Amino acid sequence: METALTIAGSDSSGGAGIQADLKTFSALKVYGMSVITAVTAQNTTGVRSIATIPTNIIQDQMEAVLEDIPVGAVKIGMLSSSHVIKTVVSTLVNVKATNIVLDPVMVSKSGHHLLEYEAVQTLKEDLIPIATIVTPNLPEAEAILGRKILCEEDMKEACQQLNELGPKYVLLKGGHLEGDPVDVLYDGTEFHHFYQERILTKNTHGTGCTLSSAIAAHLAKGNSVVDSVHLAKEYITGAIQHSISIGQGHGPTHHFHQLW
Ligand SMILES: Nc1ncnc2c1ncn2[C@@H]1O[C@H](COP(=O)(O)OP(=O)(O)O)[C@@H](O)[C@H]1O
Ligand SMILES: Cc1ncc(COP(=O)(O)O)c(N)n1
Repeated sequence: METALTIAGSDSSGGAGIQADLKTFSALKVYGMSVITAVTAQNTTGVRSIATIPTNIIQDQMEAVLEDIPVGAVKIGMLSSSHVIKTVVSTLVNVKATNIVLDPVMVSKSGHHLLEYEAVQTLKEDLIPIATIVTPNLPEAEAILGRKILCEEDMKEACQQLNELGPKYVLLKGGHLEGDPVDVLYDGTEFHHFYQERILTKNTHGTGCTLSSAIAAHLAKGNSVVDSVHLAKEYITGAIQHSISIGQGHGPTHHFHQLW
């Protein structure tokens, strides 16, 4: 059985974070496991409060899983602080984890900060270099690089600058630009562009979480990074197309893959 581990925050409304990741793993028939880094009280309209889990408990959760069960891929989402990032990095390096998909979560769709501002430097120096693939959206890439990204040409340059930080692949997501979204994948030499007609919906809560965990699930099944991104794009597109209109704000993506 293929396995994947998510290291991320809990979203009480089930649309993003750990809950989106586990639903994605299940829909793609991969056995899912989780390390919870923070508990958020949130719904489709916003985040009310956040409790970060103590780092010794985060480390214990990681070691409990990694010392016992072979992990095919690791997806990393919300990490809250510099201390949490350092704990996660040292534990992953100790066990020589591979297939690391890093979604550098910073701000929720509803505008709430999920990562301390000062932690961006630690993310850049310690975590991005060990990632197999890092999947920032445009505001996250702008925060990491300290520059504006306004068009597809800027996206290609940003991919090159992010690649210099050390990850094997960069997938820069273009959902936040106007018009049809384009995502750009860069492996240090070649670019792949993923064009997709914009689906007209406000239900985009958890799209980044869903995409990164779908990439992890496909890596766990033994696919190459490029194939995993292709397959994950198919999955997220279906999940947005069939997204669920619940709640007053941004509704969640749909994970009952076999029902689409
Ligand atoms: N309205 C949409 N229609 C089709 N694809 C979308 C839409 N919004 C986002 N996507 C895709 O969903 C993924 C995550 O999107 P994005 O909004 O850029 O990141 P995040 O959720 O991290 O903010 C990307 O592959 C993006 O192209
Ligand atoms: C626990 C947690 N992790 C990640 C996100 C980002 O998802 P989104 O950008 O769709 O708000 C979130 N809202 N909550």
